[in-house]
Amino acid sequence: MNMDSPYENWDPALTRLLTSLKEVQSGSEDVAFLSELLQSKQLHALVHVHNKIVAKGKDDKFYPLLSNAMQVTLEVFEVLGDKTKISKEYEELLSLLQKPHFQAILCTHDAVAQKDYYPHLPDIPPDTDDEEETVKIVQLVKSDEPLGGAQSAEPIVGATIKTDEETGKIVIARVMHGGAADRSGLIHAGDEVIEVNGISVENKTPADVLSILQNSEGTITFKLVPSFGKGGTRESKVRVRALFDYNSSEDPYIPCKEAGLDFKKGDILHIVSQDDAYWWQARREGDRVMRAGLIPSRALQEGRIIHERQTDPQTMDGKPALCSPSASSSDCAPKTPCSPTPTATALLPCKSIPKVKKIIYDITENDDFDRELIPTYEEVARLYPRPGLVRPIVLIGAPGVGRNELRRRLVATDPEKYITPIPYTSRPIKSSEQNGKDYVFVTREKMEQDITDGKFIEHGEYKGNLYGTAAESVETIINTGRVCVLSPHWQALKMLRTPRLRPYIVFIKPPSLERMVETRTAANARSTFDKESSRAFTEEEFTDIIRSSNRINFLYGYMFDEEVVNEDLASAVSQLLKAAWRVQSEPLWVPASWVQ
Ligand SMILES: Nc1ncnc2c1ncn2[C@@H]1O[C@H](COP(=O)(O)OP(=O)(O)OP(=O)(O)O)[C@@H](O)[C@H]1O
Repeated sequence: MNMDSPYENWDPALTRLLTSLKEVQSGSEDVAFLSELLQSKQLHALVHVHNKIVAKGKDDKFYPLLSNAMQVTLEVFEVLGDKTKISKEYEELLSLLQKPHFQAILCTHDAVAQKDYYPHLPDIPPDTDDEEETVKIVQLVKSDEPLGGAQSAEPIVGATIKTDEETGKIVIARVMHGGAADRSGLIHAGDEVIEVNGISVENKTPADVLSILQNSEGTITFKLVPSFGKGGTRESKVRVRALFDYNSSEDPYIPCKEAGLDFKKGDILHIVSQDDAYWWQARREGDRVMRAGLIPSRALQEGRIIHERQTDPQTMDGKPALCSPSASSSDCAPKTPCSPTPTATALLPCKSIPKVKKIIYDITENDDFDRELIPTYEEVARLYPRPGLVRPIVLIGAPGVGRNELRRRLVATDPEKYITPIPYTSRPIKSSEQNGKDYVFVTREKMEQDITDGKFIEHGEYKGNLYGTAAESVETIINTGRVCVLSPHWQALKMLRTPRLRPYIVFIKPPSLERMVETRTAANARSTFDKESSRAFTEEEFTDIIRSSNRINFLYGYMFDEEVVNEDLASAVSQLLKAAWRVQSEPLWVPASWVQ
């Protein structure tokens, strides 16, 4: 190329394209546009970066070590949260990490690591020449992970195999996202395995193939017949909050136990693939492991819960109705799996295993039971803190557990910042009172009408007078940029948990009965069960607090952002202050609809 060329140091491929475009000389607008684009500095810079990545990535070492840098940042936040008072360096790091630009870089890194950039292209129809079969040879380095008697290829190369029901051939059942097979981008679900390390797998069982894999050292060479149209490795972006506990080792239906991902209620899961109707692939948000694991899909889990409710309506704690174990239910096993389907009827032939836990509530308290809710997964997204976004802090708990005491103490730490709305009442004003100070006084008719119109987030009646908190009072506080602190009755939760208010809900839990008696007696606590006289709690009332606390947690636990045990008042308040700090400074998971 001529040294005087304006394209000096430009990408040769782009330069060639530009030169040939000049030869077209059509004068059309499209060609002019394309020519301008090809000469743009930005495009050339991008191509330059791309070439560098490709050059570096040739040795297969250029892949991300983790795909959750943002999560790591949050962990750093947590560690630093306690230490900002100690050193200026900590404070500086914290402010750096909180910068939106820095967080944007980390988010971009994670998106790239999760391959969240592939365009969706239509499947290319196979060139159907029956005589000719395309074969691909793929070499993977065997992972160092212990095999531990595993019955699957998953711990070795990040894929599972099975015998195809129709053809009887060994096929790749599933490629686990982030595993060695997925990172290679060369092995896909449905690919037919012909040879492993030069050994033909014809007439072999998956177990035979696994033993070949287990006995091989170093690299493993697969000869595969590719399946067409199944090569997409794009990860989904969906994050969900798990509303139930899952233990794959107790699940006889999981197609491959070694590939299962265990989680606890409340864990945030990144659903990387929903390709299979019954078994999704997911990673636990915050885990540094790139390889995804199998979890029951929403449909499968709903089917299990419905089936469980039908067979035992009193057990409604969302525990999976697991069926009797079957050795055939495996990706790795040659027989047909006992496929659970999302419909309850299809699950009927299966026998329920004994339940680990059964919670039966007083029938009289079941009146408000949320029967429609099938607790599987709740789609969530991160809500990033920004100026003007102030989330109310809601203290929820059993009556008598200490919500109001904690609210008062939290507000007292900084009355300029934390505000409780002034309640409304229909009772007559006393001469010593000022309207709008302790209460907003309104007529009973007006208050009844407003309650009917849904203008109150909570209300109740005491001695023939109505009391309540108006939604408008909460919104006014939010609009002034201060933190609204509420301690409503737990039945107000559903009205409060809206995209408009976006509350941060803290569940106030009682300590053990023994510790509750000790702490309350020492503090001369007054029973809230007796409005007529001031007296101590009875032992029965303490038991009642624990019982109703379990029930509230059981019914609404999925809505709680955090739990605080109200044992020692000072440490409970300090936990609340930390929570308040997190709410104003950290991106937190909220229902996805709150972010759109
Ligand atoms: N951790 C604690 N240690 C000792 N006493 C406590 C503690 N928490 C609350 N108390 C006392 O227990 C009593 C009841 O607390 P509080 O009024 O806050 O309960 P509540 O949850 O608001 O109940 P209700 O909704 O029925 O009014 C009060 O006398 C309070 O000072």
